[in-house]
Amino acid sequence: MLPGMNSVEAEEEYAEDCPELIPIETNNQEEENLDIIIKIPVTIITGYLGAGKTTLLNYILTEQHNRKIAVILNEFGEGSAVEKSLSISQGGELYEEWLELRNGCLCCSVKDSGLRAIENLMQKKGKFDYILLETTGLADPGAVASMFWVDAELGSDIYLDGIITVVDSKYGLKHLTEEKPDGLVNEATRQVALADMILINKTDLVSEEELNKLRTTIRSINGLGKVLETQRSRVHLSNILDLHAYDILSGISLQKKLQHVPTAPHLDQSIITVTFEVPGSAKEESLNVFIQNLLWEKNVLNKDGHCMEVIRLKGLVSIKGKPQQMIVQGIHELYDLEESLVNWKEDAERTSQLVFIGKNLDKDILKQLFITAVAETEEQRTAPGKDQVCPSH
Ligand SMILES: Nc1nc2c(ncn2[C@@H]2O[C@H](COP(=O)(O)OP(=O)(O)OP(=O)(O)O)[C@@H](O)[C@H]2O)c(=O)[nH]1
Ligand SMILES: [Zn+2]
Repeated sequence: MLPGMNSVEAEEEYAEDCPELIPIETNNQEEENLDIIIKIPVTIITGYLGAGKTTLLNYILTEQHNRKIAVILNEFGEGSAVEKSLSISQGGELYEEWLELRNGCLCCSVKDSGLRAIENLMQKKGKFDYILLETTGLADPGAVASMFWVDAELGSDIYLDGIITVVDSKYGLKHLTEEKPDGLVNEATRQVALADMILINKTDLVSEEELNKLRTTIRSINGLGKVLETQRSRVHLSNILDLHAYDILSGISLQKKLQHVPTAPHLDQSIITVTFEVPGSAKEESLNVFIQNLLWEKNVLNKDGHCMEVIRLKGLVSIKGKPQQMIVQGIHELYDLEESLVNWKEDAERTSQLVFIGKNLDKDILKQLFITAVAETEEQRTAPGKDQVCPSH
Protein backbone atom coordinates (compact mmCIF):
# COMPACT_ATOMS: atom_id res chain seq x y z
CA MET A 1 0.00 0.00 0.00
CA LEU A 2 1.18 3.51 -0.68
CA PRO A 3 1.39 6.16 2.01
CA GLY A 4 -1.68 8.33 2.16
CA MET A 5 -3.41 6.51 -0.68
CA ASN A 6 -5.91 3.80 -0.81
CA SER A 7 -5.08 0.89 -3.07
CA VAL A 8 -7.33 2.12 -5.92
CA GLU A 9 -5.53 5.45 -6.04
CA ALA A 10 -2.21 3.68 -5.84
CA GLU A 11 -3.04 1.56 -8.83
CA GLU A 12 -4.19 4.55 -10.82
CA GLU A 13 -0.97 6.34 -9.98
CA TYR A 14 1.01 3.40 -11.32
CA ALA A 15 -1.22 2.64 -14.26
CA GLU A 16 0.45 5.19 -16.54
CA ASP A 17 3.85 3.58 -16.76
CA CYS A 18 2.70 0.07 -16.17
CA PRO A 19 1.94 -2.49 -18.85
CA GLU A 20 -1.61 -3.69 -18.87
CA LEU A 21 -2.03 -6.29 -16.17
CA ILE A 22 -4.02 -9.38 -16.93
CA PRO A 23 -5.57 -10.78 -13.78
CA ILE A 24 -4.78 -14.40 -13.13
CA GLU A 25 -7.97 -16.23 -12.40
CA THR A 26 -7.63 -18.61 -9.53
CA ASN A 27 -10.37 -21.02 -8.72
CA ASN A 28 -9.21 -22.31 -5.42
CA GLN A 29 -6.84 -21.71 -2.56
CA GLU A 30 -4.35 -24.23 -3.88
CA GLU A 31 -3.80 -22.29 -7.07
CA GLU A 32 -3.45 -19.07 -5.14
CA ASN A 33 -0.73 -20.65 -3.03
CA LEU A 34 0.99 -21.86 -6.17
CA ASP A 35 0.91 -18.31 -7.41
CA ILE A 36 3.08 -17.29 -4.43
CA ILE A 37 5.59 -20.02 -5.15
CA ILE A 38 6.25 -19.13 -8.77
CA LYS A 39 6.99 -15.50 -8.08
CA ILE A 40 10.64 -14.52 -8.04
CA PRO A 41 12.10 -13.62 -4.66
CA VAL A 42 14.33 -10.59 -4.20
CA THR A 43 16.74 -10.46 -1.29
CA ILE A 44 18.20 -7.06 -0.51
CA ILE A 45 21.78 -7.14 0.72
CA THR A 46 22.73 -4.03 2.57
CA GLY A 47 25.36 -2.94 5.06
CA TYR A 48 27.72 -0.06 5.64
CA LEU A 49 30.66 0.67 3.31
CA GLY A 50 33.11 -2.21 3.25
CA ALA A 51 31.13 -4.48 5.58
CA GLY A 52 31.31 -7.49 3.26
CA LYS A 53 28.29 -7.30 0.95
CA THR A 54 30.16 -8.11 -2.25
CA THR A 55 32.06 -10.85 -0.43
CA LEU A 56 28.68 -12.32 0.49
CA LEU A 57 27.40 -12.11 -3.07
CA ASN A 58 30.50 -13.74 -4.44
CA TYR A 59 30.21 -16.46 -1.85
CA ILE A 60 26.58 -17.13 -2.73
CA LEU A 61 27.34 -17.23 -6.43
CA THR A 62 30.12 -19.75 -6.05
CA GLU A 63 28.27 -21.98 -3.57
CA GLN A 64 26.46 -25.04 -4.85
CA HIS A 65 22.87 -24.22 -5.61
CA ASN A 66 20.60 -25.25 -8.40
CA ARG A 67 19.27 -21.85 -9.09
CA LYS A 68 19.62 -19.26 -11.74
CA ILE A 69 20.43 -16.26 -9.58
CA ALA A 70 20.51 -12.72 -10.90
CA VAL A 71 22.75 -10.35 -9.01
CA ILE A 72 21.93 -6.70 -9.25
CA LEU A 73 24.19 -3.98 -8.03
CA ASN A 74 22.07 -1.00 -7.21
CA GLU A 75 23.43 2.50 -7.79
CA PHE A 76 27.09 2.97 -8.32
CA GLY A 77 29.47 5.65 -7.29
CA GLU A 78 31.64 4.00 -4.73
CA GLY A 79 32.61 0.36 -4.46
CA SER A 80 35.49 -1.74 -5.58
CA ALA A 81 37.07 -1.83 -9.01
CA VAL A 82 35.53 -5.23 -9.60
CA GLU A 83 32.11 -3.81 -8.95
CA LYS A 84 32.72 -0.89 -11.24
CA SER A 85 33.67 -3.20 -14.04
CA LEU A 86 30.26 -4.76 -13.65
CA SER A 87 28.58 -1.40 -13.82
CA ILE A 88 26.59 -1.36 -16.97
CA SER A 89 23.90 1.10 -16.20
CA GLN A 90 23.46 4.11 -18.40
CA GLY A 91 21.57 7.31 -17.92
CA GLY A 92 19.73 6.05 -14.88
CA GLU A 93 18.21 3.15 -16.75
CA LEU A 94 19.26 -0.42 -16.97
CA TYR A 95 21.53 -1.06 -19.86
CA GLU A 96 20.46 -4.38 -21.20
CA GLU A 97 23.57 -6.37 -21.06
CA TRP A 98 24.33 -9.13 -18.69
CA LEU A 99 27.43 -10.75 -17.47
CA GLU A 100 26.93 -14.47 -17.49
CA LEU A 101 28.68 -16.06 -14.58
CA ARG A 102 30.06 -19.54 -14.47
CA ASN A 103 27.26 -21.35 -12.67
CA GLY A 104 24.47 -19.90 -14.74
CA CYS A 105 24.12 -16.79 -12.61
CA LEU A 106 23.66 -13.40 -14.08
CA CYS A 107 24.93 -10.05 -13.04
CA CYS A 108 23.86 -6.55 -13.88
CA SER A 109 23.41 -3.18 -12.30
CA VAL A 110 20.34 -1.07 -11.89
CA LYS A 111 20.06 2.53 -10.99
CA ASP A 112 17.38 3.82 -8.66
CA SER A 113 13.97 2.57 -9.59
CA GLY A 114 15.11 -0.04 -12.05
CA LEU A 115 12.29 -2.35 -11.19
CA ARG A 116 10.45 -1.94 -14.45
CA ALA A 117 13.71 -2.63 -16.23
CA ILE A 118 14.22 -5.86 -14.29
CA GLU A 119 10.79 -6.99 -15.35
CA ASN A 120 11.46 -6.14 -18.98
CA LEU A 121 14.69 -8.00 -18.79
CA MET A 122 13.01 -11.07 -17.42
CA GLN A 123 10.64 -10.99 -20.35
CA LYS A 124 13.52 -10.92 -22.79
CA LYS A 125 16.02 -13.16 -21.07
CA GLY A 126 13.67 -15.65 -19.49
CA LYS A 127 12.99 -15.78 -15.83
CA PHE A 128 15.62 -16.37 -13.25
CA ASP A 129 14.87 -18.08 -9.97
CA TYR A 130 16.22 -15.57 -7.54
CA ILE A 131 17.36 -11.96 -7.43
CA LEU A 132 20.02 -10.64 -5.08
CA LEU A 133 20.29 -6.91 -4.90
CA GLU A 134 23.29 -5.23 -3.30
CA THR A 135 22.66 -1.65 -2.23
CA THR A 136 25.41 0.87 -1.74
CA GLY A 137 26.84 1.22 1.74
CA LEU A 138 24.97 4.44 2.39
CA ALA A 139 21.60 3.34 1.04
CA ASP A 140 18.44 3.28 3.06
CA PRO A 141 17.20 -0.25 2.34
CA GLY A 142 13.71 0.84 3.31
CA ALA A 143 13.34 2.81 0.11
CA VAL A 144 14.46 -0.12 -2.03
CA ALA A 145 12.30 -2.57 -0.08
CA SER A 146 9.24 -0.34 -0.43
CA MET A 147 9.69 -0.29 -4.17
CA PHE A 148 9.47 -4.07 -4.44
CA TRP A 149 6.73 -4.36 -1.92
CA VAL A 150 4.46 -1.86 -3.62
CA ASP A 151 5.07 -3.54 -6.92
CA ALA A 152 4.15 -6.97 -5.60
CA GLU A 153 0.77 -5.55 -4.61
CA LEU A 154 0.30 -4.38 -8.15
CA GLY A 155 0.76 -7.82 -9.60
CA SER A 156 4.50 -7.99 -10.27
CA ASP A 157 6.33 -11.28 -10.79
CA ILE A 158 8.83 -10.22 -8.16
CA TYR A 159 8.37 -10.23 -4.42
CA LEU A 160 10.49 -9.04 -1.55
CA ASP A 161 11.87 -12.01 0.38
CA GLY A 162 13.96 -10.28 2.99
CA ILE A 163 16.66 -7.80 3.91
CA ILE A 164 20.14 -9.02 4.91
CA THR A 165 22.37 -6.52 6.65
CA VAL A 166 26.09 -7.14 6.86
CA VAL A 167 27.84 -5.43 9.77
CA ASP A 168 31.59 -4.96 10.09
CA SER A 169 32.74 -6.28 13.48
CA LYS A 170 35.60 -3.85 13.68
CA TYR A 171 33.85 -0.60 12.72
CA GLY A 172 30.20 -1.56 13.23
CA LEU A 173 29.87 -0.12 16.71
CA LYS A 174 31.44 3.14 15.64
CA HIS A 175 29.06 3.44 12.69
CA LEU A 176 26.03 2.53 14.78
CA THR A 177 26.76 5.07 17.47
CA GLU A 178 27.73 7.89 15.16
CA GLU A 179 25.54 10.92 15.69
CA LYS A 180 24.34 12.80 12.71
CA PRO A 181 24.36 16.57 13.18
CA ASP A 182 20.73 16.95 12.15
CA GLY A 183 19.56 14.43 14.75
CA LEU A 184 18.52 11.98 12.04
CA VAL A 185 19.08 8.26 12.35
CA ASN A 186 22.41 7.30 10.79
CA GLU A 187 22.46 4.94 7.81
CA ALA A 188 24.17 2.06 9.59
CA THR A 189 21.49 1.99 12.30
CA ARG A 190 18.70 2.20 9.76
CA GLN A 191 20.17 -0.77 7.91
CA VAL A 192 20.31 -2.85 11.10
CA ALA A 193 16.81 -1.77 12.12
CA LEU A 194 15.33 -3.00 8.85
CA ALA A 195 17.18 -6.30 8.69
CA ASP A 196 15.48 -9.67 8.73
CA MET A 197 18.92 -11.25 9.04
CA ILE A 198 22.02 -9.57 10.41
CA LEU A 199 25.47 -10.93 9.62
CA ILE A 200 28.12 -9.75 12.03
CA ASN A 201 31.03 -10.21 9.67
CA LYS A 202 34.82 -10.07 10.02
CA THR A 203 34.72 -11.62 13.48
CA ASP A 204 38.37 -12.56 12.94
CA LEU A 205 39.31 -8.92 13.49
CA VAL A 206 37.91 -8.40 16.99
CA SER A 207 38.11 -9.74 20.53
CA GLU A 208 35.22 -11.54 22.21
CA GLU A 209 34.65 -8.47 24.36
CA GLU A 210 34.29 -6.16 21.38
CA LEU A 211 32.01 -8.65 19.71
CA ASN A 212 29.82 -8.79 22.80
CA LYS A 213 29.35 -5.04 22.81
CA LEU A 214 28.39 -5.05 19.16
CA ARG A 215 25.96 -7.94 19.66
CA THR A 216 24.21 -6.16 22.51
CA THR A 217 23.92 -2.96 20.52
CA ILE A 218 22.55 -4.72 17.47
CA ARG A 219 20.05 -6.64 19.59
CA SER A 220 18.83 -3.49 21.27
CA ILE A 221 18.21 -1.86 17.90
CA ASN A 222 16.59 -4.86 16.25
CA GLY A 223 15.18 -7.54 18.49
CA LEU A 224 13.33 -9.26 15.69
CA GLY A 225 15.89 -10.13 13.03
CA LYS A 226 18.09 -13.18 13.31
CA VAL A 227 21.77 -12.57 14.04
CA LEU A 228 24.65 -14.72 12.78
CA GLU A 229 28.38 -14.25 13.06
CA THR A 230 30.50 -14.78 9.99
CA GLN A 231 33.97 -14.61 8.52
CA ARG A 232 34.27 -13.70 4.86
CA SER A 233 30.45 -13.54 4.90
CA ARG A 234 30.26 -17.32 4.80
CA VAL A 235 26.82 -18.43 5.82
CA HIS A 236 24.63 -21.35 4.88
CA LEU A 237 22.33 -20.27 2.05
CA SER A 238 19.25 -21.50 3.87
CA ASN A 239 19.85 -18.74 6.41
CA ILE A 240 19.62 -15.95 3.91
CA LEU A 241 17.50 -17.11 0.98
CA ASP A 242 13.77 -17.85 1.07
CA LEU A 243 13.15 -16.11 4.37
CA HIS A 244 9.62 -15.10 3.33
CA ALA A 245 9.95 -12.24 5.74
CA TYR A 246 7.25 -10.18 4.05
CA ASP A 247 4.63 -12.65 2.97
CA ILE A 248 2.02 -14.75 4.65
CA LEU A 249 4.34 -17.71 4.93
CA SER A 250 6.14 -15.66 7.57
CA GLY A 251 3.14 -16.13 9.86
CA ILE A 252 4.24 -19.41 11.33
CA SER A 253 7.82 -18.44 11.96
CA LEU A 254 6.68 -15.05 13.19
CA GLN A 255 4.72 -16.61 16.01
CA LYS A 256 7.83 -18.38 17.26
CA LYS A 257 9.95 -15.28 16.83
CA LEU A 258 7.55 -13.04 18.70
CA GLN A 259 7.97 -15.18 21.78
CA HIS A 260 11.67 -14.48 21.82
CA VAL A 261 11.91 -10.79 21.14
CA PRO A 262 14.28 -9.59 23.86
CA THR A 263 13.43 -6.53 25.89
CA ALA A 264 15.99 -3.96 24.92
CA PRO A 265 18.53 -3.15 27.59
CA HIS A 266 18.48 0.54 28.29
CA LEU A 267 21.25 1.76 26.08
CA ASP A 268 21.60 5.26 24.79
CA GLN A 269 20.27 4.18 21.46
CA SER A 270 18.20 6.18 19.06
CA ILE A 271 16.48 3.15 17.62
CA ILE A 272 15.04 0.34 19.71
CA THR A 273 12.67 -2.59 19.43
CA VAL A 274 9.55 -2.72 21.56
CA THR A 275 6.95 -5.45 21.71
CA PHE A 276 3.69 -6.12 23.52
CA GLU A 277 0.81 -8.55 23.58
CA VAL A 278 -2.81 -7.59 24.19
CA PRO A 279 -5.64 -10.09 24.65
CA GLY A 280 -8.84 -9.76 22.64
CA SER A 281 -9.67 -8.86 19.04
CA ALA A 282 -9.29 -5.54 17.29
CA LYS A 283 -11.69 -4.00 14.82
CA GLU A 284 -9.97 -3.86 11.47
CA GLU A 285 -10.87 -0.23 10.93
CA SER A 286 -9.54 0.81 14.35
CA LEU A 287 -6.33 -1.07 13.78
CA ASN A 288 -5.89 0.80 10.50
CA VAL A 289 -6.38 4.12 12.27
CA PHE A 290 -3.87 3.10 14.94
CA ILE A 291 -1.25 2.18 12.35
CA GLN A 292 -1.93 5.16 10.13
CA ASN A 293 -1.51 7.56 13.04
CA LEU A 294 1.88 6.03 13.68
CA LEU A 295 3.16 5.60 10.13
CA TRP A 296 1.42 8.29 8.11
CA GLU A 297 0.24 11.04 10.44
CA LYS A 298 3.22 10.50 12.77
CA ASN A 299 1.24 12.15 15.52
CA VAL A 300 1.95 9.78 18.37
CA LEU A 301 4.20 11.28 21.02
CA ASN A 302 6.35 9.71 23.69
CA LYS A 303 6.61 10.93 27.31
CA ASP A 304 9.13 13.61 26.36
CA GLY A 305 6.87 14.99 23.65
CA HIS A 306 8.92 13.54 20.80
CA CYS A 307 7.20 11.94 17.82
CA MET A 308 7.50 8.21 17.63
CA GLU A 309 9.05 7.16 14.35
CA VAL A 310 8.34 3.57 13.38
CA ILE A 311 10.50 2.19 10.61
CA ARG A 312 9.60 -1.48 10.86
CA LEU A 313 6.46 -3.06 12.19
CA LYS A 314 5.48 -6.68 12.38
CA GLY A 315 2.76 -8.52 14.20
CA LEU A 316 0.22 -11.27 14.48
CA VAL A 317 -3.15 -9.82 15.32
CA SER A 318 -6.66 -10.98 15.95
CA ILE A 319 -9.34 -9.11 14.01
CA LYS A 320 -12.99 -9.35 14.96
CA GLY A 321 -14.86 -11.65 12.64
CA LYS A 322 -11.74 -13.13 11.02
CA PRO A 323 -11.11 -16.82 11.61
CA GLN A 324 -7.46 -16.49 10.49
CA GLN A 325 -4.61 -14.97 12.41
CA MET A 326 -3.74 -11.75 10.62
CA ILE A 327 -0.23 -10.63 9.79
CA VAL A 328 0.61 -6.99 9.89
CA GLN A 329 3.78 -5.80 8.18
CA GLY A 330 5.08 -2.28 7.94
CA ILE A 331 8.16 -0.62 6.56
CA HIS A 332 8.51 3.15 6.60
CA GLU A 333 5.11 4.46 5.54
CA LEU A 334 3.89 1.30 3.87
CA TYR A 335 1.93 -1.33 5.70
CA ASP A 336 -0.19 -4.31 4.94
CA LEU A 337 -2.66 -6.45 6.82
CA GLU A 338 -3.05 -9.97 5.45
CA GLU A 339 -4.69 -13.21 6.43
CA SER A 340 -2.15 -15.80 7.50
CA LEU A 341 -2.49 -19.49 6.74
CA VAL A 342 -3.22 -20.22 10.40
CA ASN A 343 -6.69 -20.16 11.94
CA TRP A 344 -7.41 -19.28 15.56
CA LYS A 345 -8.33 -22.35 17.57
CA GLU A 346 -12.00 -22.27 18.57
CA ASP A 347 -11.40 -22.51 22.30
CA ALA A 348 -8.11 -20.61 22.54
CA GLU A 349 -7.86 -17.05 23.75
CA ARG A 350 -7.20 -14.59 20.96
CA THR A 351 -4.42 -12.07 21.33
CA SER A 352 -2.54 -9.53 19.26
CA GLN A 353 1.20 -9.31 19.39
CA LEU A 354 3.09 -6.46 17.81
CA VAL A 355 6.74 -5.54 17.37
CA PHE A 356 7.91 -2.04 16.51
CA ILE A 357 11.39 -0.96 15.55
CA GLY A 358 11.97 2.76 15.52
CA LYS A 359 12.94 5.98 17.22
CA ASN A 360 11.46 7.60 20.35
CA LEU A 361 9.31 4.55 20.97
CA ASP A 362 7.52 4.14 24.28
CA LYS A 363 6.13 0.68 24.86
CA ASP A 364 3.57 1.69 27.54
CA ILE A 365 2.09 4.47 25.44
CA LEU A 366 1.91 2.28 22.33
CA LYS A 367 0.31 -0.54 24.23
CA GLN A 368 -2.24 1.77 25.84
CA LEU A 369 -3.09 3.25 22.46
CA PHE A 370 -3.55 -0.20 21.03
CA ILE A 371 -5.82 -1.24 23.92
CA THR A 372 -7.90 1.85 23.23
CA ALA A 373 -8.14 0.78 19.61
CA VAL A 374 -9.27 -2.70 20.62
CA ALA A 375 -11.98 -1.42 22.95
CA GLU A 376 -12.94 1.24 20.51
CA THR A 377 -15.77 3.73 20.76
CA GLU A 378 -16.79 6.36 18.21
CA GLU A 379 -15.14 9.23 20.14
CA GLN A 380 -11.84 7.42 20.46
CA ARG A 381 -11.61 6.92 16.74
CA THR A 382 -11.43 10.62 15.95
CA ALA A 383 -7.99 12.14 15.34
CA PRO A 384 -5.86 13.13 18.32
CA GLY A 385 -6.29 16.64 19.75
CA LYS A 386 -4.13 19.48 18.49
CA ASP A 387 -1.83 19.40 21.52
CA GLN A 388 -0.89 15.82 20.66
CA VAL A 389 0.17 16.61 17.12
CA CYS A 390 3.88 16.77 16.40
CA PRO A 391 5.15 20.24 15.55
CA SER A 392 6.57 19.11 12.25
CA HIS A 393 3.16 17.99 10.94
N1 LIG B 1 39.47 -9.77 7.73
C1 LIG B 1 38.34 -9.91 7.05
N2 LIG B 1 38.15 -9.23 5.91
C2 LIG B 1 36.99 -9.39 5.24
C3 LIG B 1 36.00 -10.27 5.69
N3 LIG B 1 34.95 -10.21 4.83
C4 LIG B 1 35.30 -9.34 3.87
N4 LIG B 1 36.53 -8.83 4.10
C5 LIG B 1 37.26 -7.83 3.29
O1 LIG B 1 36.67 -6.55 3.50
C6 LIG B 1 36.77 -5.75 2.34
C7 LIG B 1 35.40 -5.20 1.93
O2 LIG B 1 34.55 -6.26 1.54
P1 LIG B 1 33.41 -6.09 0.46
O3 LIG B 1 32.73 -7.41 0.34
O4 LIG B 1 33.90 -5.47 -0.78
O5 LIG B 1 32.49 -5.06 1.23
P2 LIG B 1 31.21 -4.30 0.64
O6 LIG B 1 30.25 -4.20 1.78
O7 LIG B 1 30.73 -4.93 -0.60
O8 LIG B 1 31.85 -2.87 0.35
P3 LIG B 1 31.23 -1.64 -0.49
O9 LIG B 1 30.50 -2.21 -1.65
O10 LIG B 1 32.44 -0.86 -0.85
O11 LIG B 1 30.36 -0.91 0.47
C8 LIG B 1 37.38 -6.65 1.27
O12 LIG B 1 38.75 -6.38 1.20
C9 LIG B 1 37.14 -8.06 1.81
O13 LIG B 1 38.09 -8.97 1.36
C10 LIG B 1 36.24 -11.02 6.92
O14 LIG B 1 35.42 -11.77 7.42
N5 LIG B 1 37.42 -10.77 7.54
ZN1 LIG C 1 30.26 -4.13 -2.45
